[in-house]
Amino acid sequence: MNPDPKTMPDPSAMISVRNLSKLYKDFIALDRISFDVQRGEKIVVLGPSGSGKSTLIRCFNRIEPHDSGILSIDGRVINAQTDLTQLRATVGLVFQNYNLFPHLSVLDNCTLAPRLVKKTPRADAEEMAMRFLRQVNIAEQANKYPIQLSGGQQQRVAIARALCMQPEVMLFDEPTAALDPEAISGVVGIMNDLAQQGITTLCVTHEMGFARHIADRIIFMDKGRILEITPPAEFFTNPRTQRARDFLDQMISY
Ligand SMILES: Nc1ncnc2c1ncn2[C@@H]1O[C@H](COP(=O)(O)OP(=O)(O)OP(=O)(O)O)[C@@H](O)[C@H]1O
Repeated sequence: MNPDPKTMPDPSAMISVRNLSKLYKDFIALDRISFDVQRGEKIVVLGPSGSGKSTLIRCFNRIEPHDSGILSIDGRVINAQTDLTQLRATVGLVFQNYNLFPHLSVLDNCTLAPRLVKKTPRADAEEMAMRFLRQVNIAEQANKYPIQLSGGQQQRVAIARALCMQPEVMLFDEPTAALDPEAISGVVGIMNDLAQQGITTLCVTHEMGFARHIADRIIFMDKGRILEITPPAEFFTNPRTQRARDFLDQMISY
């Protein structure tokens, strides 16, 4: 008998989620979420404030451990036994508040994890870091400390730092929140490059233009559940649910 695709993860998908639930005490933040993402896909997660978007992507590298259901990345099930160092080398997360180490320079922020986790020699780690810092257009700040940078500059360093671990999956929580339009188009370019390299991206955003631009598919969430998974052309012109229509109306009038 074949395994039930409603309960068993798809081993051929880069990300496969089945009935994933997360509780904060008795509050259900994620309620039996299921979806698959193919290698190199760019998924944007949209939804009202408090709908569970950040919680969902935080489950992927176990910053938030899920309570039930199955989450698998590249065919490997993620659970309490998973080696977190290994997992976080595979799954990069760019936080909304950057989370840079304040006592380290930009360059050292980028080289620390490759040197410690992957044992990359310092010179090789620095060469790679400079390459990614150039890609996000911040290489000239390599010797500065985070406090000396603007929010948008720190955001770009956080992206370069995550790329230095050469992850297979990149998670972004509001990557454009602190960026001007020029820098946003830089992030769009980075995400397109990542997709071409086969890196899978999940991105939470409130920026509708950005979402429309980069998403291969939109996941729309409300109250911890997925209401729609659709290509952006369809989601933005003809959403399937009234909740998504109301959400888009609000975003447009705002
Ligand atoms: N550590 C926590 N403890 C208790 N409740 C939490 C915790 N983190 C999140 N929540 C609750 O879980 C729900 C989902 O939060 P989450 O941050 O995932 O939402 P979100 O969709 O990302 O919201 P926003 O768009 O405002 O960032 C919210 O109601 C939030 O208050």
